[in-house]
This record gives sequence, structure tokens and C-alpha cells, in this order.
Amino acid sequence: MSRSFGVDLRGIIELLSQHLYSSPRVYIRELLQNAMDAITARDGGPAWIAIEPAEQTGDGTLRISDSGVGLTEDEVHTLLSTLGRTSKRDELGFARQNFLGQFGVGLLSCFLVADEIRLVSRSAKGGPAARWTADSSGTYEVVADDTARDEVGTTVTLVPRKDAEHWLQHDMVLALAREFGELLPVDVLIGDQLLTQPSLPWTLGADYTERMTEYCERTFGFRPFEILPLDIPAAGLTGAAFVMPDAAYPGSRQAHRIYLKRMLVGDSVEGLLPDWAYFVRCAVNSSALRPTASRESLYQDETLLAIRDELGTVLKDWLVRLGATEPDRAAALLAKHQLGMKSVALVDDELLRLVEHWLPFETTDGNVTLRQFRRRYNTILFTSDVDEFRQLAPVAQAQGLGLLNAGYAYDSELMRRLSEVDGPATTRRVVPSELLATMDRPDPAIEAELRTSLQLAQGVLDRHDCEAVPREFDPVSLPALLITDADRERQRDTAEISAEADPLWAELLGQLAEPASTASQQLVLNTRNPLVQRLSELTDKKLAELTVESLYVHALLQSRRPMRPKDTAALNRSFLDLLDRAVRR
Ligand SMILES: Nc1ncnc2c1ncn2[C@@H]1O[C@H](COP(=O)(O)OP(=O)(O)OP(=O)(O)O)[C@@H](O)[C@H]1O
Repeated sequence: MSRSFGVDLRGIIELLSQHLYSSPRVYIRELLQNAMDAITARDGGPAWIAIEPAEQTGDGTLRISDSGVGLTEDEVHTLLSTLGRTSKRDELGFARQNFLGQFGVGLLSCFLVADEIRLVSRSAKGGPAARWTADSSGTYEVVADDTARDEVGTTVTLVPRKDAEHWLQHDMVLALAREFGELLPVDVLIGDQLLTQPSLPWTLGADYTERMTEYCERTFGFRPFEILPLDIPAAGLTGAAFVMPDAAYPGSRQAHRIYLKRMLVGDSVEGLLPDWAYFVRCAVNSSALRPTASRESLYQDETLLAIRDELGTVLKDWLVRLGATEPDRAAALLAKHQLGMKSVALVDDELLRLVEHWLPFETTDGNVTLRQFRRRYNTILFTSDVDEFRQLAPVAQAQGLGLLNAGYAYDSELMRRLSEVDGPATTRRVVPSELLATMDRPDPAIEAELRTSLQLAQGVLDRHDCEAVPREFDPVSLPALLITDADRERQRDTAEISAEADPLWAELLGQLAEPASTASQQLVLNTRNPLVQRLSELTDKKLAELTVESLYVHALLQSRRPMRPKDTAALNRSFLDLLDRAVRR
């Protein structure tokens, strides 16, 4: 036998009224929305909503009246007695286009501030006026009372909950009603004060820029770098996009001010723009987007996706146009919003060109754009690590080799993307050892002499898994350069771990690592450097060891790589030994 679920009414009312909405402030929005929908349903005739806060009613209650279509006694029974029942869906259950409401629960939000809701209505369809009274425990009463109201329309009265009286007072009600309803296309009044304004703030016309600058400052708290009018007729969307003047974090929350059918959803609504456009804020009104049941965010449907794409295109087109017509402004903007721009350039070739043209990169030729660098060197040789760049740049520069620092976020991916788009020879990651190829070999006699002293220090080199390579290079002041192959380094670390690990791990790790055939580091000794020249004259094994270890540690420090305990020990040892020798003399 099938049975129906039982429902604890009090629990459901509490759930919907207390937990669906994030704050009691939304009660005004739901009342305005119902009044607005009733006026829409009346289709012609007077169109006003009047709010009387507690000071005006004189008995602590709040009254809101509308000139809408009203409800018959029967409708009051069916629509207001069943949670989730609404007049705003068609027979198939689809939300009707013109209405703001659709779920049949909005009125419950009044229980956030009220113990009792009273509704008096006269329907445009005729019949006597009806009274409905409900309390928060879930009981209600309906009576036909033809004297209750003369005109067609509805009045809702809220009797405040204890401690919620302030929500019904004038200043609060004024602020809330203005915030949610100031763009509604009907007259909303509090006493004699008209709250609504006839046109949307972003309507084009006289003083557009000043108006919108002021609007942006008031709404989002910044003076916009640029204001872009938005108009997507297919989505019934109009509004404005404001480009932020200063950098924001790519992960920062998007906060857009969104109106649906001219009723505010919120001013920190997310998801309207693609993620990359994190430096743009929008204020829009749309008739096609849908709210979630709490009406505090947007429902993620295909319409939202289509609008997001479309708005993304509008912004991109503007960026490309700016690059072509106002290069200096484009460069200034790009410099501020580098990260977002770079991230989108990875998936968008037009933006890739913009980034290539305008964004400065750190190189051995100073700060230059990718375009300038390409013109000079054809192939962009880059490091994908900032420290590696710092280490290699002076040597590369001295060899006349152009090197670009692609060590910051998205840079290496951008290099890869450029090669995909313009051909494999466009960019290439420098292999540190290829710098060796640009260096001259020293005179064989000098090399032989140096190698003899190096043999004395072979133990030190072995200890650091390091091979000494004599070369002639600039700058002369640099005695040694440590070149590390990252892959080999990883293998070496793995080997070290496996030596200490238990047999099972050692076997597993061993499978990951390829056998390390040669040393993982190369200490390139500069035979032009006076210290290295003196090293080749040494015959004292201890001194040769001390010198080589000092040169190694110095080169390691120069490379700014993290020091391992072994390296720190070497640093201490060589420093103290040198000190000892100096003091002894
Ligand atoms: N001021 C009013 N004038 C006429 N009918 C009203 C009024 N207020 C409420 N109603 C009727 O009561 C029904 C329920 O209202 P309620 O606010 O709970 O839900 P809704 O507006 O239909 O949907 P939502 O939960 O999305 O707001 C409405 O569908 C409407 O038919």
C-alpha cells in the first residue's frame, strides 16, 4: 500500500523562512515582488505599491498595498493554503515569463519578521473581498468579507515578532525597499515619498560617463578605468561593465550587481562573467536569467552560460580594440591585470597577440615585450624558473645570448602556446647545459694544468655529485657557474631517499628512477677568473679541496637554490677552514 509523506508544518515553515534566506531583510523584497506580479497579472489599470511602515500604521504593524489583480476567496484557499503552490507557473509547471515569483514560498519569508500575516484582497475577476490570516505555527483562516476592501488589489499586514519590530520601522523599510525595488517599473511609495526611478541607471544619453562613473563609485567603490555599455537583446539584458583600475586577485570573488526583471537579486552575485574577467564588475538587468529559490544567486542554466560567453566576447573585443587604438592605455591596463590577461591569452589567440605586443617581460635586454624580443632573437630562449634566470642571465648576457624569464605564473605555458601558434622554433626552454656550448674551451695547456689540481679535489667533487668543467667565459668576475639538470637532480634525490628507505620503498623508487650515469651537476670553472687561475697552480691537496669546495658552495649560493643539510655543512666547513688558514698566517 502506498502512503503519502507526513509533513510537520511548523518544521517546514521554519526551514523555508529561517534557512532559505540569508537575512530577514528579504521579506520586503518578497512582498514587493508579489505586489509587482499582481500588477503585471492585472495587465493595465493603475500600477502602484504603497508601503506604510510601523510609524505610519501607528500599531507597530507594516502594511503594503498594491493595485494588482487581487485574489478571489477560492484563490486565497488554493494559493495561500498550500506551500509551494503558485499562480506564476503554467499548466506544465514552467515559470511564466513575466513574473518575478515562481516557487510559491516567498510569502513565508515574512515569518522571519512577523508572527502573523494578514492579507485582504479584492479580485479583478469580481466576487466579494476576502480576508486571510496566518500565523507562524502553520494555521490560517479565510473569510469572505465584502466590507474589507473596496478597490481591486491586495493589502498585506505584518504583525511583528518579538525583537523584530525594527525591521518594520520607517528608515529600515525605506532603505530595503529602495535597495530591492528602486528600478521597478511601477510607482513604489512610502508615505508621499516615491522610491522608484523611471529609467535604468545605465540608459545611454546625456552625461553617460559622469553618471556611470558616479554609479560605479557608489556601487562598487572604485573609479572605473573604463565603462562599457552592455546590451544583449536576445537575453533581454542591459547594463554596464566597469573595468577595475587596480589589480585584483584572479581568485577574488566576482561581485556583480544583478537585477532580474528590474528587481535586485544582489550586489555580490557571482558567475556572470568568465573567470578570467575577474577585474571587471557589472551592473545588469535581465529578463531571461533565473534566480535560485532564495533569489540570492543565479541559477546555473544554459541561458547563464550563453550570456557569460557573450559578455566575455564583448570584453575581449574591447581589449583588442583598445590595443589597436590606444596602445598606451592598453599597456597600462595589461600591466595591472597581467595574471588574468595571461591566463586568458592561453586559450584565446587574440589576447595572446595583445599580451605579445604590450606586456613587458624580464630579459637579458631589460624589460621588453615578447614582440620586441622576438624581433631581436627570432627564437625566444627562456627559463621557466626565476632563480634559474637569475643565475644564467649574467652569463648568457656576456655570451650575447638573449634569455627571457618565463618563471612567473602562466609564462611557460604562454611560451608553449606561442610555439603552437607560430611554429616550434618560436620559443625554446633553455637547457642550462646548452650555455656550455656557447663557451669557449680554454687553451689545452691551461686546461691540463687545471685538471691536475682538480684531481687533487676529486673527493670533494664526488661528494657533491659534481663534475668540474673548465671553460672560458664572461663575466671574468664570476669564478664558477653551477649547472644543474633538474631531471637528473630528481633522480639523485630519489636515489638518496631509496638508500635510506626500507627495501620495499627502495625497490619502488628504484623503478621510478633511471640509472644516474653521470654527475647531476656541472661546476663550470671560468679559466679567465684569477682565482680559478690560481687554483690550477695549487699542489697542496688540502688547499685544492678547500678551494674547490668553496667555489662549489659559492656557485650554489649564486644559483639561489635551496640548501640541503649536506650543502650547509659544506658551507660551514669551507668557511671555517678558510678562516682558520687566514688566522694562522
Ligand atoms: N499581493 C498579492 N496579490 C495577488 N496575489 C498574491 C499576492 N501575494 C501573493 N499572492 C498569491 O500567492 C501566491 C503565493 O505567493 P508566494 O510569495 O508564497 O509565492 P510566489 O510569489 O508564487 O513564488 P516565489 O516563492 O518565487 O516568490 C502567489 O503565487 C500569488 O498567486
